[in-house]
Amino acid sequence: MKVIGLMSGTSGDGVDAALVEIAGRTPSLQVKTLAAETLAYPRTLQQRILTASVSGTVGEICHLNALLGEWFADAALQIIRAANLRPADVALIGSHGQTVHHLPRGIQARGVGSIRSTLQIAEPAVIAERTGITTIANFRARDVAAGGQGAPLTPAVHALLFRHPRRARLVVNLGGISNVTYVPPGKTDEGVMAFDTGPANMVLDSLVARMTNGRLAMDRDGKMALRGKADSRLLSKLLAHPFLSQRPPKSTGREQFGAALAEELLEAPHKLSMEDLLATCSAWTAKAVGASRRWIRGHIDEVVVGGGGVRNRAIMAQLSAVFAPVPVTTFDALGWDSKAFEAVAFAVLAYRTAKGQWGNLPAVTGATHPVILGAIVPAGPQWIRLFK
Ligand SMILES: Nc1ncnc2c1ncn2[C@@H]1O[C@H](COP(=O)(O)OP(=O)(O)OP(=O)(O)O)[C@@H](O)[C@H]1O
Ligand SMILES: CC(=O)N[C@H]1[C@@H]2OC[C@@H](O2)[C@@H](O)[C@@H]1O[C@H](C)C(=O)O
Repeated sequence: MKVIGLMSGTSGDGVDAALVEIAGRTPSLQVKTLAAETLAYPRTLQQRILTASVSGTVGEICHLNALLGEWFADAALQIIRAANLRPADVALIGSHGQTVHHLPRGIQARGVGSIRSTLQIAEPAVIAERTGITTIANFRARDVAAGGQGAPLTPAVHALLFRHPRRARLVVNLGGISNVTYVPPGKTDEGVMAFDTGPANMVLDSLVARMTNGRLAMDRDGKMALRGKADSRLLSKLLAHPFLSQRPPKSTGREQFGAALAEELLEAPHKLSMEDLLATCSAWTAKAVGASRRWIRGHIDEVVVGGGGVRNRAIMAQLSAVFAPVPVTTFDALGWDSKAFEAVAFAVLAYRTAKGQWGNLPAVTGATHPVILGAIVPAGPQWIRLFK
């Protein structure tokens, strides 16, 4: 089955799209990437998404939901062209959408206790209408309804695609937020552990954007951080962030590591140069990933890193130092496109839903049981055949 995965992560930098061919059933699923691309947002749209995620009006979020539906549809059509295929060749789209808010620890609601919630937008009806392809979206909601955090969801796919017969791997995603999945050798999901570790590109991007008055969107290749020196006092303060010592299951987002934190860092009295501040936050990212070992039961033979942050040489150098002598390698070295992997993961999760298989790992999200993820928007009456 040819399936497209679409993902716009917490960095809000664009739609990552992957077209994959999937065969078989879990645990012996075969997944091959046919094409992978990013449809980058203009800076104004990225800014709108980031602002809407903190203080969006209902009108703005309503509009962005429809607008991002168009962007996601365009990304799907673009990748179909890149693979020299037609929409009719593609059976299914799995769209993560764009997270605009994530409240995994819940908010008190009158009469019903604490209610957890998460919100992903990019209207799947628009995607199905423009592409003519059945679209599955809203993956996190069912896990949340089943008592989970709704995140992270990629660990089930890490366990499927990164398991090694003899080596225990720590899979690291350096996205806007970073998360880890511990994949011990073996044939089942037993022993798999995963959770968000906290800071990554979101903090760095916010600092760069603020300090350059929006001229730059990221510390490309980690060049600025590499010119600076981490400040040990600020670093130990940052390492005391309560999220880092929170026991899993745990997940987080822009609410804790977004622009407000960057603002706080810029206002603090330490008066660090941009280079030193970026060096400090890059080291913080790597050390927060390293701190995940506190919760992991089992030894690690190899660390495998993906996500856009793989290109940040400052974070990668810090990660190698933090985990030495354990070797640190990348998704790309194992044949997977680092930037596109989460898109691949949502194609796989959509496929699992179509095959009637659960997609969450309750031990990871905290859900009370495994659930079939997603809401389905049928492209036409033929959709039902997909699910047979
Ligand atoms: N050449 C590069 N040098 C440094 N950083 C880079 C480079 N290319 C991408 N990045 C970083 O990667 C980020 C995007 O990574 P990615 O797409 O994995 O994150 P995401 O999917 O938005 O986040 P999440 O996984 O938290 O949802 C960018 O915002 C940028 O900070
Ligand atoms: C709510 C939400 O969108 N969370 C993202 C975010 O970005 C990384 C980390 O925080 C992870 O929890 C999750 O994304 C990936 C795709 C996941 O579900 O595995």
